[in-house]
Amino acid sequence: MSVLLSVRDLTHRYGEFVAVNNISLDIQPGECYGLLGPNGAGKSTTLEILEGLLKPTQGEVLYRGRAIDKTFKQEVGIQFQSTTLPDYLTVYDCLKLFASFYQSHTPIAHLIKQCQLSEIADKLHYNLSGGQKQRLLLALSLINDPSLLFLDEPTTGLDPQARLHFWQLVREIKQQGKTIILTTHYMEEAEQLCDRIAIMDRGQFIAEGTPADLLSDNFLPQIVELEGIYSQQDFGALPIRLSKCAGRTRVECHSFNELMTAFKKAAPSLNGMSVRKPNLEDLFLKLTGNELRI
Ligand SMILES: Nc1ncnc2c1ncn2[C@@H]1O[C@H](COP(=O)(O)OP(=O)(O)OP(=O)(O)O)[C@@H](O)[C@H]1O
Repeated sequence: MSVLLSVRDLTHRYGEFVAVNNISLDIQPGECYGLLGPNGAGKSTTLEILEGLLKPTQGEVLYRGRAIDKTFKQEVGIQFQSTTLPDYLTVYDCLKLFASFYQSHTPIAHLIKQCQLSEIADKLHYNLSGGQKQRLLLALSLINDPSLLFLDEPTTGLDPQARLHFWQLVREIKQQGKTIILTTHYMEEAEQLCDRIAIMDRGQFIAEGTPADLLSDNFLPQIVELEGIYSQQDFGALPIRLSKCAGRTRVECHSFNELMTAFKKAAPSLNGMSVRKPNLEDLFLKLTGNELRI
C-alpha cells in the first residue's frame, strides 16, 4: 500500500525556539493516526505544517509522493477548533457558503444527514451548543469529500454523550475509507479511534505505534492497585513491577491470580483494590511524567 502522507526530518523554529525537532512519519491510506502530547509539545505546529498552512523551517511533506501544492487543498479537509463566520448565517447557509469554495462538493443534504444537523439546519450557527458546533465544523471539513481529514482536538469541551456521538461519526467517516489525522488530549479518544498514535514531547516523537503494541511494550498485562504499601519481597520472586504513591501500591503483573497466590502476607484488603488493563493514559504519564507543563 503506498503512503498517503510522508513527512521527513521536519523541524520548525519560532525564532530560536525549536517547537518541532526533526520528526518523520508516514500516514497510510485509510488509517486514523493520533498525535498526542502534553501542552506545548508541538502537536498544533506539526498539524499546521501537515495541513499546508505553515511552512516548516526544515524538512519535507509529501502527499501521494508529491510536494504539497494547490491540488492538496482540494483533497484535504480540516476541522478547526473554531471558524469565524458571519453571525447571520444559519447552519445550512454555512454549508452552502463552504460548498461554493469548491468546484464539486458533497451534497449538502447528505452532510446534514451524516452529521445529524437536520434539526438545527435553520438555526443561526452562533446559537449552537458545543456538540452541535463540533458537528457543524465536521460537516464543513467534509464539504469537498476529502481523502484526508485533519481533526484538531475535535471533542474538547464536549459532554460525555456528545463525545460518544462524535466518536461514532468519526468511525463512520473512517469506514468510508477516509484517512484521518487527529490531535487529542483525551487518551480514551485515541484508544477508541486511532489505529496508530505518536506521542510527542518537547518537539520530538517519544513513542509511535499501534496502541496495543505500545501498551504491551511498556507494561505487563495487568495493573493491580492495592491499599497499603508493599514491596517486591511480599510477592516472592514473581516477575512484577511495583510503584508506590500516597499510601497505595501499584503492581504490574502477568496475572491477578498469580499475584494473589504469590502474596506472602495476609491477603490484602479488597477495599480499594482495583484490577485493570493498562491504558493509554498510563502510557502517556509513564512516558511524559507527572510534571505540570507550563
Ligand atoms: N507563533 C508562535 N510563536 C512563538 N512560539 C510559538 C508559536 N506557536 C507556538 N509556539 C510555541 O511552540 C511550542 C509548541 O506549541 P504547539 O501549539 O505546537 O503545542 P501543542 O502541543 O499543540 O500544545 P497544546 O496541547 O497546548 O495545544 C509551545 O512552547 C508554544 O509556546
